Amino acid sequence: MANIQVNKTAHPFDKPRLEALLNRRFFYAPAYEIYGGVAGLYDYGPPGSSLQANIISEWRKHFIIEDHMLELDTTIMTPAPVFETSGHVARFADWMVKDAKTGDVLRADHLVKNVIEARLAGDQEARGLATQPKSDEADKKKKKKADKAKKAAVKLSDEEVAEYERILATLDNFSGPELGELCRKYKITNPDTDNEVTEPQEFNLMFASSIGPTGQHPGYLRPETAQSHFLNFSRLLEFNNGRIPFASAQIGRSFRNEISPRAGLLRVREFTMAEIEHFVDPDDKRHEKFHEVRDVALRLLDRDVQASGRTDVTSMSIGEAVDKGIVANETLGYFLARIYLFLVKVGINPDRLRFRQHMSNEMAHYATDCWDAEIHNSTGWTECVGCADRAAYDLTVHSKKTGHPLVVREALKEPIVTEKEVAEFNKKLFGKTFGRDSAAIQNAVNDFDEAALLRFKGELAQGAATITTAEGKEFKLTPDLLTIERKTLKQSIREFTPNVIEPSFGLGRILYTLLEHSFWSREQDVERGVLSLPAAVAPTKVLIVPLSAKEEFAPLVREVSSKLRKAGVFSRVDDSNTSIGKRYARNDELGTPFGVTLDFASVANKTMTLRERDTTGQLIGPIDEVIAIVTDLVQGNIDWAEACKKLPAYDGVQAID
Ligand SMILES: Nc1ncnc2c1ncn2[C@@H]1O[C@H](COP(=O)(O)OP(=O)(O)OP(=O)(O)O)[C@@H](O)[C@H]1O
Repeated sequence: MANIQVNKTAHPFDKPRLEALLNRRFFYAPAYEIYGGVAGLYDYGPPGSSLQANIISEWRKHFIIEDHMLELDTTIMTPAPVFETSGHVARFADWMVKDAKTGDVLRADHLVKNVIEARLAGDQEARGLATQPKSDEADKKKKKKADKAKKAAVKLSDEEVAEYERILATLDNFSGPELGELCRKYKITNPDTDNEVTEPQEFNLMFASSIGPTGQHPGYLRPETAQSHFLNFSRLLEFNNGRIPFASAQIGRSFRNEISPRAGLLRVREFTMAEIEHFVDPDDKRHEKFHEVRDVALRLLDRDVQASGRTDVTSMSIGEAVDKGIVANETLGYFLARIYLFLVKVGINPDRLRFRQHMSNEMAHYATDCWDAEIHNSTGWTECVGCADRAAYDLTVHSKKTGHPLVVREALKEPIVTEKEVAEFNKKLFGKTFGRDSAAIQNAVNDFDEAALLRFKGELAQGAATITTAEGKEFKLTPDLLTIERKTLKQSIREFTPNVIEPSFGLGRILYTLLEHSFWSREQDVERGVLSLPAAVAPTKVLIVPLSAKEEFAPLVREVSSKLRKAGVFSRVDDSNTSIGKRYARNDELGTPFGVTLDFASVANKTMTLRERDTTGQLIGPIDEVIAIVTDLVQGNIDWAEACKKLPAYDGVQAID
């Protein structure tokens, strides 16, 4: 029997069991654990590191290679003026409140969300509508939570329920003072102590540091990789032969001093980001490859739906969303579709993926439109990728601050010929007459629009005209100082600041939600979990399992191992002294998609069996043929159903037990 029907939903998702697996198999663990650990810092162990590296490798192929992006690797430590200019020093902050008695710090929006969600759960309980968790050992935690909810069960009025739901749907849109108002109005206290909380205060999330021994050069650990793309814009543009659109990309560490990180990998203080900055003409945000993704259907939650207090998604093709103006332009749409395709490729369940548009207050200070790819998991919907149109904000502010032009100069196909009034100054006389004020006066004349300049020309023709500089000083000008004449001008270069579309990925959030989406237990073996990771990202692709550790197997194991290595397939040998079934089960926990078994028949006939993780189906064939097929499987050239047509089934039930 090659295929066994797989029922991945036989057991409800069991978070404690997944967490135990991830900890036991060292996917990741709290950093500095034997010193007591630090909230929001995690170390990845061998399978976690490989999984992340494989996700990154897929990301590089899917984005950088596919769209010829220019890759960067820039420094983390950043001089303070960069973030002063970008606005992060003033505005990269969250609102926090303190417990009025204990001083415990809580993030204001999270506090409101948790308390309101608990009240709505209590209401469900009081109305007898709450789902009852099963009472077996693994559900203990859930049961405890449900018992707590039962105790706190208070029936709300229909108006209260509607109001609470409206607040939850629009929570990201509340300012700090408005969150404080909510706490007072709805008597929201610290759930751990029942104490009142203080008024929300802003807390800047950047880690401050100083560069060099004098302490005179303040710096910050970057909270995003983006700024270095902007600062290197001129070099990137030159590298790209002066042409846009193009995109730069960078994978690297970022740091945020989160107020109270309590959600595992979902909210940490140090994390790996993958960011793309796509530079585009502000007057033409079409994308030359948009037609390739036009039909990709996305689940969209736009800002109008949220503003009406709802959270229902609309499924629509990205082509339609752009045509209807729901998504602002083709380039933004192209990236939303590409983000979707990437997430699904690495194993995210598309039914638990939606794109939510930011409400106007929620948007970062630099953004003009923003959509988040949110992935559903045991904590609710979590933003895993932000995709923002940052317009020309960053390039403009850095250019203004440094005096370095961050612009594109484009030769016009057809020169633009215009006629206009132009002022020409007698510079020598100007200097003699006005000294240090000369430049300010000339600037004031140059700032005139066409109509004002014509009026000024008229006054001058009368003998003299008065001008006021930006500083408010008045000066009298006479025709010997300047002439104003109508001239024909030919403009053959267009100079402009590009706009930036930025997809920004948090790899830890993707990795964790992927683990949740991949985890399940077999009907017949609840204790052991399976991680159904796609072969492309699984830490190990093929497990080599010799029937016994006997010497006679060694040459064959070496041969298979070396052939797989040559085919570019990462394998591991498990020759431990335990049953083959157990060895497979252990590797199902690590998400290893395929296994090959070498038994006595292999030694005699040069055959081996091939096992697939999810179905546990087994095939048999000559070693070289199996290697070719497993290589195709790992590379995604064929799927298991196709493999089953190429090799005979192997009734391995007795052999593997
Ligand atoms: N503290 C964090 N821990 C893990 N990943 C994070 C964290 N903050 C941001 N990210 C990741 O970086 C991506 C881009 O960052 P962005 O600034 O858009 O996040 P954000 O809107 O500040 O997130 P949040 O509102 O959840 O704090 C996010 O989509 C997320 O995947």
